[in-house]
Amino acid sequence: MDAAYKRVNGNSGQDAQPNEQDKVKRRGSMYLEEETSKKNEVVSCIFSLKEEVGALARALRLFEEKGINLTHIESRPSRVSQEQYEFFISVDSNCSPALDDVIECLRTQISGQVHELSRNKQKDTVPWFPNDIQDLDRFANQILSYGSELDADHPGFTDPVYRSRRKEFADIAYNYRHGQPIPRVEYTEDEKATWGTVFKELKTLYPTHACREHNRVFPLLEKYCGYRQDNIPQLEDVSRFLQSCTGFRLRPVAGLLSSRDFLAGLAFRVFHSTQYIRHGSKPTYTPEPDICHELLGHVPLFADSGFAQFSQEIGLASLGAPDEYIEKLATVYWFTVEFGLCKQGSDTRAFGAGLLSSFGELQYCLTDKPKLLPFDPEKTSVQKYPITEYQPVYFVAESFEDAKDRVRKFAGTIPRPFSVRYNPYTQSVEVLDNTQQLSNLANSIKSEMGKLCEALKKLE
Ligand SMILES: C[C@H](O)[C@H](O)[C@H]1CNc2nc(N)[nH]c(=O)c2N1
Ligand SMILES: N[C@@H](Cc1ccccc1)C(=O)O
Ligand SMILES: [Fe+2]
Repeated sequence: MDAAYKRVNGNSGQDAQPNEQDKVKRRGSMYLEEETSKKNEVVSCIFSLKEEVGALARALRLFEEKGINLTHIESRPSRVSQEQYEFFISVDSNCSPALDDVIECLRTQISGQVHELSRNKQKDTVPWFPNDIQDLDRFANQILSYGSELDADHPGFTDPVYRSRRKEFADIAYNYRHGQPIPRVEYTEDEKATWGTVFKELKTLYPTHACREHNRVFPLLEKYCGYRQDNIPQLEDVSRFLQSCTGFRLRPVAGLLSSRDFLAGLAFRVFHSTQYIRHGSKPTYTPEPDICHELLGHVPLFADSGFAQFSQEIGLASLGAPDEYIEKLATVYWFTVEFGLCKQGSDTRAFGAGLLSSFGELQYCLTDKPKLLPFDPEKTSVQKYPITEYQPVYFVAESFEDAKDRVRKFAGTIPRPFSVRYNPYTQSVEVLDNTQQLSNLANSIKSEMGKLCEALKKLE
């Protein structure tokens, strides 16, 4: 997948919303991954400078003048002299030739001393992943697009009132931290009218187009979460409902997350949800997720235990996976959680949220126009897809159970030097790479089996 993003870490989480230079203009379509330069070597060097005002600034200017991008810098008191400081720097591997010039200047212009220069093969390091549910807060300022930045094809692109409203939602999400209640929003009459149109139209289609799991949960949402034509439900109320059903919870998100970050949330049964609504000019379809999509598409399925388990399996499989497997898992996610179809009796029904939230595409997906293929992660994971139009291809799962088994098998092919397990008591991910963790797992399986045998005996 070609490069489309470079991730920018916004301000530290506690600051207000990101300022202009922190934001990254999206280029290309929504879900392409950030550019991951495949460095095959790490170039680093240690040098020391006399401890005096401006010494480091002068040294850094030398790197800047040679166009060298520093990827890492650390400092420590010199081991050989009290009046000196040592600096450890790493540079982009493609800057390596210019580094020799800088080293020469360090010595001649600012009497620096270079102690070490190394160019070594980068070991296959495991990409960072969150260990416990609070770690997800790190994603809040690592978004690939910030709320009010809309693509030219977005229906709200030329509507300044809509764009500033989008920024209000983005600011709420940007400052949200795990454990806080999700701030309630006073929706405008226009927003409620847009919701009402989408809600009313989709409700007429669900009995014939939505999977049985969606149709089972929907009345509960109407009863307990304020799902009404004249009311946009609050994320906090819906999140509490989901937690009582399957342990899934929502957290507001300010914009597009990288696939890696978004999938990581699913490992903790956390769904990053938008809170804004689509532009009123086009209720039938929007090129990006919005609260209609989240609440009408995703939420009913996350309340189903089989689907919740399936979604978490995809998330767990993504933790620490190499980039190329993140892309495959994101594609599996796309053709199931977002745009999946499944066989139900003699029918084919929609379970993908992108279908269940678009009354345009929900009708289209069950006509004879699109191509339908059986869901098989090996094939599905490499299927190309458009982002901002109806899908030309859909995959049909035999059932959620079958889909889950296939994804678990596919996850087993991901080259990761460890397995992971989610501990719901600590809301953390355990890396199963030592005997202690494995014996903990064996003990918990033993106690669960004990309960199962005891329950079966009572049923005899
Ligand atoms: C995992 C896959 O890439 C998927 O399309 C993700 C990408 N990032 C996202 N980011 C946000 N905020 N919302 C989403 O629905 C998604 N979808
Ligand atoms: N097209 C969906 C929203 C969506 C866009 C992109 C990805 C997923 C969902 C709708 O109109 O409701
Ligand atoms: Fe979605």
